[in-house]
Amino acid sequence: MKNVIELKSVTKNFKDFSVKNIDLQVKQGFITGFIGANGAGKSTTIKMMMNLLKPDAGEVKLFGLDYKMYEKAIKERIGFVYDGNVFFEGLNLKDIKRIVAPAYNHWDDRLFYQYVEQFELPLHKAIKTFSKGMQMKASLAIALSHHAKLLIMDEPTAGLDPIFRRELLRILQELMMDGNRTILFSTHITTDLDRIADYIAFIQKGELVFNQSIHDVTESYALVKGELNLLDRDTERAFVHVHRASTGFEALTDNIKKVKNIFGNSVIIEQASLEDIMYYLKGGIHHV
Ligand SMILES: Nc1ncnc2c1ncn2[C@@H]1O[C@H](COP(=O)(O)OP(=O)(O)OP(=O)(O)O)[C@@H](O)[C@H]1O
Repeated sequence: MKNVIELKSVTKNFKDFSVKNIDLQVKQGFITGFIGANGAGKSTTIKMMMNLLKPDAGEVKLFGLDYKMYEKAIKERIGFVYDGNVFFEGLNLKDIKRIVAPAYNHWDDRLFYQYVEQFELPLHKAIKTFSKGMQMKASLAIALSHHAKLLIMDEPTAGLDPIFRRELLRILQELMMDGNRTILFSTHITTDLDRIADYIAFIQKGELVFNQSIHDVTESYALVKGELNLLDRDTERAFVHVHRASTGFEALTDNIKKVKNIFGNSVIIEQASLEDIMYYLKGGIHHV
């Protein structure tokens, strides 16, 4: 399986925050959800993928190419969509197209007008009068009109209402039908990804916690509920995090087999959602 994005030991240091030693491969032909809490380092990592920010250490390759030699060739194949991608606010979509199109060898006017129609976008109204959802669609239409093989989307659903979010997700799913497109999609709204993602990359405090198929993630983690008297220093080792309440405990495990061995039928084991996993791993992975 080919990797469209490859980060090797990528590090970026800011004064109060670092993205540390990220090794991340994004597989061709799939949707990868890039999740993490506010400030976890998603945008910083994406900016390095887009060459908008240079890593202090490590290697960034897209389509097997590095930016030093192949910036134009790489950018030709990427559609970048991010929250607040408002272009030039006073302009309308037709003007924007006129400015953006010449930058791409493979710009396709027919495709552009097809998306404008499909997304029901007005061509002659100033972008600043667009709703947030329309702006996102405009940004997507532009990104798709040069036959981008890779869509990198930074929080595309942020600020969209649930109906619009769902519509966007459906559009993304449809885009994947042709089989050789790849999408990297950052979000902290993990329920979006339950619907469409094939892989989940999870970043936490600047470090990559995992990058696994969504199937493996849901198989690896589980929520465990039981009575407080079941917990002691030994049994707690089966969990990555335990939350105690007066009514009992709820814990996240990454070792379901061990939990079954220790507790048998005395606990309830439930599937953990991505949100559960993000929430319980917020302090990082360390067994209690
Ligand atoms: N240019 C910069 N200079 C200094 N610090 C920065 C810079 N850019 C980002 N940071 C810091 O890096 C941290 C991570 O920010 P980043 O935008 O990558 O997070 P994020 O996961 O995308 O968060 P969110 O979901 O809130 O957008 C934050 O603490 C931010 O303040």
